[in-house]
Amino acid sequence: MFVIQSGASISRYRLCGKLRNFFFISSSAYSKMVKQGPRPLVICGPSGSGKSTLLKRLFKEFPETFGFSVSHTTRKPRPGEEDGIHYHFVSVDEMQAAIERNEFLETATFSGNMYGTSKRAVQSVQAMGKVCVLDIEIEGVKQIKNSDLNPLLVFIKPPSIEELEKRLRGRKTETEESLQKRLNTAKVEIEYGSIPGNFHIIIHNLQVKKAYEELRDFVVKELETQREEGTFVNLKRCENDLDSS
Ligand SMILES: Nc1ncnc2c1ncn2[C@@H]1O[C@H](COP(=O)(O)OP(=O)(O)OP(=O)(O)O)[C@@H](O)[C@H]1O
Ligand SMILES: Nc1nc2c(ncn2[C@@H]2O[C@H](COP(=O)(O)O)[C@@H](O)[C@H]2O)c(=O)[nH]1
Repeated sequence: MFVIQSGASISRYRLCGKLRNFFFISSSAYSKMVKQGPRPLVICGPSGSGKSTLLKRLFKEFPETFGFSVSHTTRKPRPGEEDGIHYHFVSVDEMQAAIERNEFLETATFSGNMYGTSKRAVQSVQAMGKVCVLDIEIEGVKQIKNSDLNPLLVFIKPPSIEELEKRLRGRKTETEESLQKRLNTAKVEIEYGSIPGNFHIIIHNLQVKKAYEELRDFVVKELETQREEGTFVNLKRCENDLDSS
């Protein structure tokens, strides 16, 4: 979707390329269209269950389809994480001020840090006509379920708590304290995620390749259905070297 804003004029028109036709539409019509764009994709699962690993593959195979909702967090960046790409890294004061300004669709405290999905994070992906991907924990999922986002809800389930611990330790990103907090929360999350109806699909992440294929097939099928119903979805695949990450 192409977006053109005409500066300060009262009636702002946006040029929108939907179904390869161009229409001039008003802001309110544009908002409606954004709502009618592809459904966002919510990925939830205990810390260490493999959400980022699977999403990395999805973004790699479909480089033009998805856009990541960059959350805010008060946790410190890990080595390799970049501000504005992996998260917006903010202080507690900044986060609280943004909450007071009503900037978030949902917020949660996880393992002693605050996290939140801003309205802007989702809108900026949707304005590009892409499927907005939210990687969030269960308290956030509950809030999103009460919004009008209407997302596809995917739960990533680890084989066991023992295997989760092994994977988290192997990642070498957590202190012992943070690791224990994450493992304690994982039990509650697995319980919630396993209740029928809480998610559209539960993916057991035993082998990455199999889990990825299950995720991809579910998402592609859903997006194809949306496309048949008239929603613009670009499902162009990149065939190169998909197993390498
Ligand atoms: N099926 C799997 N088998 C073995 N190791 C895996 C598997 N899936 C992911 N991992 C590894 O487990 C670790 C945790 O995975 P990942 O970082 O993707 O989890 P996450 O759910 O995104 O965690 P967080 O919520 O903390 O960001 C990583 O080191 C990853 O390489
Ligand atoms: N409710 C929300 N949860 C979020 C958000 N961004 C990330 N998360 C979840 O937090 C945990 C920990 O993430 P980590 O990067 O510190 O390992 C994980 O379950 C994420 O899914 C958010 O905006 N809202």
